[in-house]
Amino acid sequence: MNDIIIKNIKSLLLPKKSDGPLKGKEMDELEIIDDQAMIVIKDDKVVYRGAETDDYQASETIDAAGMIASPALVDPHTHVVHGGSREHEMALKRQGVDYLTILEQGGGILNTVEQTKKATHQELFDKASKNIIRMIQYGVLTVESKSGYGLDRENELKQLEVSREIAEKFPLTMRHTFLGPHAIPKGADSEAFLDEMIDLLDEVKDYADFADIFCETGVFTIEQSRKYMEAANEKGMRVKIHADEIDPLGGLELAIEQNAISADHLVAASDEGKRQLGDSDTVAVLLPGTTFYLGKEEYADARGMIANGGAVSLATDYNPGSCVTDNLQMIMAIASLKLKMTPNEIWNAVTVNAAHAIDADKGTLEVGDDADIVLWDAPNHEYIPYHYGVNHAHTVLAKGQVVYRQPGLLTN
Ligand SMILES: N=CN[C@@H](CCC(=O)O)C(=O)O
Ligand SMILES: [Zn+2]
Repeated sequence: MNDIIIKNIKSLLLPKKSDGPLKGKEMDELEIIDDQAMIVIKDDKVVYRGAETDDYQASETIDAAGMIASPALVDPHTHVVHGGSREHEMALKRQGVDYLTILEQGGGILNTVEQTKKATHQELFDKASKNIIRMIQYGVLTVESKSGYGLDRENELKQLEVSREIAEKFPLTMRHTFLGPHAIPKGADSEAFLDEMIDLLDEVKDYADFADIFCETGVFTIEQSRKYMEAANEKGMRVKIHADEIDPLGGLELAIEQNAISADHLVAASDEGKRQLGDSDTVAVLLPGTTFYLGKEEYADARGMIANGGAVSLATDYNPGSCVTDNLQMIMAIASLKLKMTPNEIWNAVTVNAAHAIDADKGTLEVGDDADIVLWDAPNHEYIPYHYGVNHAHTVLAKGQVVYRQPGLLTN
């Protein structure tokens, strides 16, 4: 006897499981079982998925009523744990004051650092919980969460501890990233501060899966980023990098040189970096919601990266300053409109490739996989990036348990 059968699925999306991320042309391949598909779940795992058959019995049956089904989504880049908000910067940005100028003047990330330092563990947990609940409702069951608004031992660890508590209390899988070198604290010497963050790596290794750095003009240089990544690699931590977001510094090439699990942003990545991406297993995590929110014209060159045989993923980058959305479905729409990615590429980018970007065995629905499944109230998989700005997730199952079902209208 099995636990659950989900039957009457109109289209079942099956991203390909493989040892590494899907690269280049492979990103446009997506197996879809059309008409009368079903999924059988036992003990949290998928035991069958494919055409409907009478071979299985279960204590509970869910009628998908012609909805589409996919693995739950994976958001591989967020700053979900932080204090406060920065809506006052929105008007400044519209007046033409740019992101790095606000940071240079002590605002931006440094403003959130002040608010995060003031917040208690409980306040940070309560605030992040609201976003996490929304992410789950929107079909996301694996989330990466970065520190980086503490910039000192106590407050970086506080953020990572909150992130770990979220993983315990909510039905989702988390990956935790130490982003100590996210900005230079007011009045600090950047080299001395970087050394302090490097010294912290031994301790944060027990709290974090990855070490990340913001490599950008006025923040950390390529040389400083290399020093940090080399130190993290030596200590056995996989590295990530916020690279080439605004200025073309060669962050993508550095990520590949340091065998980074992902290089994130990449709006200004060089042609040479994009060429090298195709020969590497580093995943390009693109964050088009950030380009959209910062009001920039130039988006990351997803087409060029895929044409060079690279692996591309997508994330919200949810944070209080440069991308204030926790809706990954919205990012799927922006990826279609601005990155010109195909629907198949987009689905692979928010499932299997996103999982590879954070070393999570998620984003596929093979026999033996965790039964993290979303039923989408949509006629086909192309519909979700097309009808943008709303939630299409109807039912979300985390390890075989229904954790969300879209409510109807309340009427008498
Ligand atoms: N660019 C650096 N860090 C974040 C933004 C942080 C903030 O503005 O608070 C990002 O990924 O976009
Ligand atoms: Zn970020």
